[in-house]
Formats: sequence, C-alpha cells, structure tokens
Amino acid sequence: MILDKVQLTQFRNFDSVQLLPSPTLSIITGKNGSGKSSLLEALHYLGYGRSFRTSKHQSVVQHNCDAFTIFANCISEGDKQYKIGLSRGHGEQFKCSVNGEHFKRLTDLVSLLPIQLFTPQSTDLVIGSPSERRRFCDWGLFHVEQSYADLIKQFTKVLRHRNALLKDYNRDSREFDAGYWDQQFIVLSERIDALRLEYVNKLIPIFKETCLQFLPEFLVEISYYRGWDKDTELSEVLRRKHSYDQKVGYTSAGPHKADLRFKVDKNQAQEVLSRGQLRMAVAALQLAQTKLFTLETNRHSIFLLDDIGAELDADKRERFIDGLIETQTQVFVTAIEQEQLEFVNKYKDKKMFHVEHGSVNEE
Ligand SMILES: Nc1ncnc2c1ncn2[C@@H]1O[C@H](COP(=O)(O)OP(=O)(O)OP(=O)(O)O)[C@@H](O)[C@H]1O
Repeated sequence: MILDKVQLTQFRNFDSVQLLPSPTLSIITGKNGSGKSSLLEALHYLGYGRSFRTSKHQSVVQHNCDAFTIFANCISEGDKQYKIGLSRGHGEQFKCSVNGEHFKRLTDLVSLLPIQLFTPQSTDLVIGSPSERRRFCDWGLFHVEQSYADLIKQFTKVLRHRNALLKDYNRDSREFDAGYWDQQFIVLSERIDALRLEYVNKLIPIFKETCLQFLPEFLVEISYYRGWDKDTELSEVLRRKHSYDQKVGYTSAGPHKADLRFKVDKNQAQEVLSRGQLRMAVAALQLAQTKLFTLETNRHSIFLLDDIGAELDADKRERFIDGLIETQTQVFVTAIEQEQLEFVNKYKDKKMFHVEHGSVNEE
C-alpha cells in the first residue's frame, strides 16, 4: 500500500494542508520549527494510531481548535483505492473510517498501513529496554501473520488476570491453584514464542548481510531470548518462580519478557559503537525488517526518516535510502537543508517539498 494523497486539518501548526507524495521518495525540507516532523507525525498516526513524540493526543490538535483530522488516499498493490479518515478531538475517542465505513477498532485501520519510523532517538531500539525490541518484532509479525494481533490480545488478557490472582494470592488462592489460568498462559506463550522464533530466524541472515554494508568493521550479532530459560519447560519455570511471583505480584517469566539481544564483537553494543554507529545498527535492523516484509508479503511498506542529517554521514544516508528504495518502499525523508541530500538527484521520480509558515509547497 502506498500513500497517494494526504490532507491534514488542524494538526499541530497546519491549519489545512495537502500533500501529494511520490510513490518512491518524498523529501521534505524546512527550517527548525517549520513543521517537517509534524508531517511525519501525521503519517505515523495512520500506521499506529498515535504520535511518536507524545502520548497526549490533545497536544497534536492545533492550539484553540477542537479536533484534528487526517485523511489519506491509498493505493494497494492490486490498484485498489482506500480512503482512510482519522480524527480525534479533546476528550473524545478516535473516529476512523475506511472507504466511508466507520471502524470501532483502531487496529482494523492500522493493519492496512505498514509504516516504520527512523528518528535520531531510534538508537533506543538497540540500547533501550527490551520492550522496544519486542515491539519491533511484533510489528513484523503483526503485518505478516494475520492472527498475531488477536493472539497478543488474548495473551495480554490472560497475563493481566494471572497477575491479579498473584496479587490476591494470600487472600484467596483457590482460583490460581486450580491451574486453568496457567494452562491458558502456557498455551498462548508457546504459540507466541514459536512465531517470534520463526520470524527472528528469518530476520537474522538478512540482518547479517545488511550489516556488512553498514558496519563492515564489526561483528554484529542478534539472538532471540524467549522470556524464559531455553532449556526448561514454561510450566516448570512457572512452578519454580511461584513464590517469587507471588511475593512481587506479577509473572516474572514469559513472552512479555522476551528480547532480541545485541552483541557487537561479543560486547554490549553501547560499549563498542559510537552514537552514529548505533544509528547504523538500527538502520540495518529496520532495513532488514523492510526487506523481510517485502519478501514475505509482496507488499509495499512506508518508511519515515526524520531528520536524516543528524549523525549519519552522507555515504550512510545514501546507502539507507538506496536500500529502502530497492525494496520498493515508499520513503518520506525530512531534512533542514537540501544540501544534506545532494545524492537524491539520481532518483528520477522523487518529489521535493518545502514547509514554511504552515504550508507545504512542492518544488
Ligand atoms: N498543537 C499545536 N498547535 C499549533 N502549533 C503547534 C502545536 N504543537 C506544536 N506546534 C508548533 O508547530 C511547529 C512545528 O514543529 P515541528 O517539530 O514539526 O518542526 P520541525 O520542522 O520538525 O522542526 P525541527 O527541524 O526543529 O525538528 C513548531 O513551531 C511548534 O511550536
């Protein structure tokens, strides 16, 4: 799916703007505070139902206005058109529609548009908490494996219930000890683990090959940790951890503790790599995921690159964008100045946009 037209109203500093992006590469330039990241933020809403800068939807609504609206005209691989609308006002729920039909669940909308984001903060994917890497893996599975979103939803419900019983264990242990919730927990955990393992096993060789282009001087390795000891059955792990879990009031092992572990030359990545190199590791990982997505689904994804000039040298910027365009990804890039992207002259059907005073003009 690619974006053919995007219209925003009352979104950040944009009163009302329209963008007709290129199917391959759209470059958005403008001074600090002109609204470049806000444009990407609006596209991010279409793929995730949230901003990448704030968890407060009201911050995104233009000052002194009631609601923001994002409208997008998308074209699928089979040339089918989708008209997507999304709006949210102060204290309201999302209103979303696809081809005029209103959707109750935001997941129905976000599953249509596989969007990835790279920003100067993206190093968190390597050096941040395991939840960042679980989200990364889950994005890949969510867009490749149709049943995955429901599986995660069921698991989250069971985990919450199990944790509530653990917290209450001293008052009433009967429901917990009956074993029904453990059985559910184990069945769902093993299904999630099997899918994640299969996914990571496909990702690793693509990542290795991509790393050779981005960080050839290092041996970068990733391995999958499933959230409990690899040689022990989950039922046994839960049994051994029971008194600890009861004391702390939550489940300390399971797929909600899974991770993708990074090693660079057998050390922690942050001990070996510079900030720019960490960004390259993230770029390689996201590019590998994009390649895998295209291979598995034969669909186009969308990639947002915010502030590309920050700590990536020209050679790496070019390599990153080349790699994305080779996988037929629709790419949106922001930069303060066009000089940061001189190499883009080689792309024939790119479009350049300039953002200024709340308007977006094609150049
Ligand atoms: N809710 C809002 N209503 C109106 N204007 C807003 C709102 N929130 C932020 N702004 C303003 O919108 C502008 C756009 O900011 P944005 O971060 O998108 O700019 P940018 O071009 O990415 O800047 P930089 O290059 O510094 O990262 C800023 O001037 C900001 O003050």
